[in-house]
Amino acid sequence: MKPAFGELLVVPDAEAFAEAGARLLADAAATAGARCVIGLAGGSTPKSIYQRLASSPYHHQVRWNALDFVLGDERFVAPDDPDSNMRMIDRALFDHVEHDPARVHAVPYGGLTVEQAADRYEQALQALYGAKTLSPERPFFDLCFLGMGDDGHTASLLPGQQRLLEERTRWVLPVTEGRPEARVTLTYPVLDSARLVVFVVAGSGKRSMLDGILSGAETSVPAARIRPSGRVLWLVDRDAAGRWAQ
Ligand SMILES: O=C1O[C@H](COP(=O)(O)O)[C@@H](O)[C@H](O)[C@H]1O
Repeated sequence: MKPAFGELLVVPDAEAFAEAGARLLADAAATAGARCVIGLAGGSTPKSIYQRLASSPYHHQVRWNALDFVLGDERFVAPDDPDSNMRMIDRALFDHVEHDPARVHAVPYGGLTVEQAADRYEQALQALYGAKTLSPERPFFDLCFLGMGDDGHTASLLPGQQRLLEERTRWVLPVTEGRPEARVTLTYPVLDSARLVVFVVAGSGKRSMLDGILSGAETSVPAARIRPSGRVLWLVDRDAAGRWAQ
């Protein structure tokens, strides 16, 4: 079966999932030019990939200092809050590899409103890109990992939030409805500016939504609306894949 969009890679178990994700990052880093920007997903699914990257051979094989890392979304909570996406990524990966902290672009927090944090983060990403307008010939991301919630959200683009889903100018927006805590998310224009988007999807709880998106029956949820200038790859474990594992 062929997915409605993108390519599908189904892996048999958790170990193969982590290895495949780590390999994709290592390959993107090895083949990129002087500048390489990696988008990082939060939540729980990519944690095993980050942990794999922090171990042999990736922890010394990847030129961590030469890469820029951009968080796709963040819960607007203190950096040491268990819900912080950056905290999860630090503990799984950056606490264990030699990297340049200035190249890990996290959503600012202290002393800011969520609107100010989104503005500052957007300015930081535009400075990294070197322009305020994205050019189709020069994608922002070399590789962008995205998660998918069982409701079809991706990053913090939430179902039914038209203001977020229809944004075409801003790169970053505050999210003040739909979740108990405020959030900051990248928008479609910047998420779609990618050579490769890798959706990481695992577990039987995601099966029904994933099936809807891959079959083309589900077109309106946020994850189904990602259309990067480059490729989309669905990295999926057998539990999430269901009938797509055949
Ligand atoms: O809230 C979020 O959810 C999605 C999916 O998370 P998961 O725990 O189901 O993998 C995640 O991609 C996003 O970064 C996060 O803020």
